[in-house]
Amino acid sequence: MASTAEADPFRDPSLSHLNPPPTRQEEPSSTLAAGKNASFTLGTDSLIVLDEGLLDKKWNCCGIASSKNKTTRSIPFFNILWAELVDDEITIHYAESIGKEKVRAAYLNYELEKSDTTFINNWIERLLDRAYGASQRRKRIKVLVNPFGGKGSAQKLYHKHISPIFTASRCEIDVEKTQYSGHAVEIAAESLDTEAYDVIACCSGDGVAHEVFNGLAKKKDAARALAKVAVVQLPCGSGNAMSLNLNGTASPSLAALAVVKGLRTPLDMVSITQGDKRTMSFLSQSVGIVAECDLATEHLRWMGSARFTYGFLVRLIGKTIYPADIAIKFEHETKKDICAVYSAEAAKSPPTHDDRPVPSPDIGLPELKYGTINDPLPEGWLLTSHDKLGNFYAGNMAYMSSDANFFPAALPSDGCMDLVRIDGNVKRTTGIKTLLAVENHTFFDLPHVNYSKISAYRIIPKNQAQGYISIDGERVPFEPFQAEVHRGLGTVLSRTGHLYEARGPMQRS
Ligand SMILES: Nc1ncnc2c1ncn2[C@@H]1O[C@H](COP(=O)(O)OP(=O)(O)OP(=O)(O)O)[C@@H](O)[C@H]1O
Repeated sequence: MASTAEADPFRDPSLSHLNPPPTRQEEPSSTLAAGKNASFTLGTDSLIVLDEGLLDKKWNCCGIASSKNKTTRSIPFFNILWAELVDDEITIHYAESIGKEKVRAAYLNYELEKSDTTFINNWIERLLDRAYGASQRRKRIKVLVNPFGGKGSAQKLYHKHISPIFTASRCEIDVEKTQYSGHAVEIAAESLDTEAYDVIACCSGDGVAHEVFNGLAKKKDAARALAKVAVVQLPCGSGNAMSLNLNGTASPSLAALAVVKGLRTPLDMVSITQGDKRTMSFLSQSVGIVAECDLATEHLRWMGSARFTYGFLVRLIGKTIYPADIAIKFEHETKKDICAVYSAEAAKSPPTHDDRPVPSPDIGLPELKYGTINDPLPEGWLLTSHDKLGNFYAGNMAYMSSDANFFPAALPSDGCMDLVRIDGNVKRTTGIKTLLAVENHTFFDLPHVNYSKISAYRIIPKNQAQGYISIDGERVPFEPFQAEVHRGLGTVLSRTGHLYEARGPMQRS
């Protein structure tokens, strides 16, 4: 029998002690022929469709404006929703881009020559593998539509822009309208079978998502429910921060596509205790100017998003202050440290799976490490007086609205809230620069913006008879409260599995 070295004249005999190189497995072809004139090829990032028939407009598909002089087009794998072979026909469903802000469900349908169905089915599997990667296919989605969300058009938006994308992706859908304020809490707490769904999709603003998290938190098996079912938002409200952060868009159809392709992502949840009540916050808490601009300008709704800016300017010019005593459990206090934490997470490759153990059914919400607002101040916490406080804003996500990346260093599950504190007596020009800096992504760097990562705090407003406190955009009583983070207690879907869709603190341009 001839040795390997003898068999291969180009092999270095001095390396004959090493194992022979593995024989290369023949890769199955990445091209699927569809008749004589058409083919589909699995490219690097997209599906390449070649069809000579396109030249004379024989493009057999739905909703595509075919070009007369192009024989190929590419569809990004991200936009591929589903593919299947039925009898001799292959149908590929995809999200067709219509401008920058919209996609719509479309499909290609080709008759294939009777050939190797095993090859065709394998090719379809490879296409779906590239299209979905680590994202679950055919998600089971409970859809909650708030008919009064935003301008009251959530139902229309759902049927026109969202449902067709879910259906084309072969998701299992169960739709329910919320009937009254607090209904989503009841649905999530009482009637929702968490074994039957992978996702709860809120066609609403951030308010219904807040209710769903709180409903899941009321379940006996809260820890399991919050870990098993991903809560997502399809932007149909006036405040759509959750979708901006996780889907990277405020467009309902693009958000639907992002949800179909979303990766399970653990989300820090924050327990708020106020009086005798414990509520969960997933987005933000504010005391001072932000809370007041959001909650006290309802009468200016006709101004649209300008009402917030207007409210802000009025209070800046008036140098309004909101004094409070605050105690904080710091995790990272310098901007340099905070940037390092963010960069370390951003450098990681996206997770391929959610590796949290699923909690057993007898586990409810985690115990409060630091007790409640009614307990003595936890040991080591120092209550400091903030007599000139202008803005106290704690965020668990980056974007608070489409042009406000307030917390650029926020991470979904670093076990921290990002906290911004700004004095209310800064010069008026500095105040206005601060407002502009939020839009210009230079806010984080401003020296008078005190930015830290913290895991718990207590705030006691003082010297004010009344005022505004906002938890996830909802008004709560103007009373002291305490907050503490539970790392990765909740679950959402995101594009990356570990980051928000916002520019981090290091990325200036
Ligand atoms: N059928 C209903 N009737 C009245 N209120 C409802 C109904 N369904 C839901 N809600 C309430 O509407 C509130 C706001 O909802 P959501 O966040 O979806 O919309 P939004 O337009 O962003 O809200 P906001 O009015 O706070 O700007 C929620 O807190 C929820 O309790």
